[in-house]
Amino acid sequence: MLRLLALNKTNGKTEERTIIKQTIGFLGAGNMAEAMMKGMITSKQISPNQIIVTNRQNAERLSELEERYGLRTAKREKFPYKPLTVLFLAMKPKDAENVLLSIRPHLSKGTVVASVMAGISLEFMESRLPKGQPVVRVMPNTSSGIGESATAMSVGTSVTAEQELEIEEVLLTMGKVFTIKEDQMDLFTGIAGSGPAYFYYMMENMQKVGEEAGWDDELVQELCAQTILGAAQMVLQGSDSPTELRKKVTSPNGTTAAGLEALHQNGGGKAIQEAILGAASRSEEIQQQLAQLLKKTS
Ligand SMILES: NC(=O)C1=CN([C@@H]2O[C@H](COP(=O)(O)OP(=O)(O)OC[C@H]3O[C@@H](n4cnc5c(N)ncnc54)[C@H](OP(=O)(O)O)[C@@H]3O)[C@@H](O)[C@H]2O)C=CC1
Ligand SMILES: O=C(O)[C@@H]1CCC=N1
Repeated sequence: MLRLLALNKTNGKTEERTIIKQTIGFLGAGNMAEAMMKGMITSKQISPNQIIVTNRQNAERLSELEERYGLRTAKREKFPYKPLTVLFLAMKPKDAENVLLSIRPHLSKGTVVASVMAGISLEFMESRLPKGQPVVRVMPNTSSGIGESATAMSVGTSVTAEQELEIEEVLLTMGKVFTIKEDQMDLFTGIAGSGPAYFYYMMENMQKVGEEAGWDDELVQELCAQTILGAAQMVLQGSDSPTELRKKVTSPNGTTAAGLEALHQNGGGKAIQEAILGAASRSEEIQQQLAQLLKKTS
């Protein structure tokens, strides 16, 4: 295991801290890559100089990330693949095939290729990389940046038990990790990968009501965020289900009952379900398009 256990003295107490020794590469320097790198560095378990990132062309973006986090960057053509323990692919799914084919000659067998791209299957990755290359499919969300992601991982056939643990260890620096079967990945994406956007959309709409009533936007924003945070913590920290918790808020003939009735009348529940299913089905669609390509080229 490329891992050290360090003893740290804090306030007279001795605590055990894991220091991750992996070398981590990122192809893609967009929103998701930044959130992941920020989460890793902020966790203090991975130091900025263990991370190296490149993108397709945007040099300004690389300088910005270098300055913001102290991590390493490289030009795409000078990117050092060989020493990496894990290489995250964080570009759009449409760029997957080109990127996989372009990195193929540079990889060493010791590097786990971990894609965060929605809808890109393990089978597709394995088909475009050298035989036996370890591949992992990961679905984080942007809350990785504050160590609060709900991240899924599914491993390919060539990943060893030790590599699986190492990847999990890296992902744990960004939040919770759920090892799932690959056929659960589309729905996971619909719930947790895309999920933060639904809550932001809800907050935007809560803010609209506040705005129309002439309330200070920042105040409403804080109220909404604290309310969502409190509700989430009630679920995570307690033993009541969301249904039980909802009932405890709802007095007969009270304000919540009126609010929930309006939600129900306006298709609120159905809309939430459809949002998740819509995202999941888009993930499945991307995967199927590539499966067609696989059939044609095999
Ligand atoms: N955003 C999110 O919440 C989540 C996103 N994902 C997945 O993460 C991936 C990235 O999304 P996101 O960060 O939002 O996208 P962005 O558009 O913000 O970033 C895409 C990045 O990919 C780079 N890129 C494109 N082609 C190449 C290439 N050939 N070699 C190296 N880098 C390349 C771009 O570089 P340049 O700017 O130079 O062109 C850019 O840095 C997607 O596949 C998405 O499915 C997964 C979970 C959540
Ligand atoms: O919108 C997308 O396709 C990506 C995948 C999950 C979240 N964002």
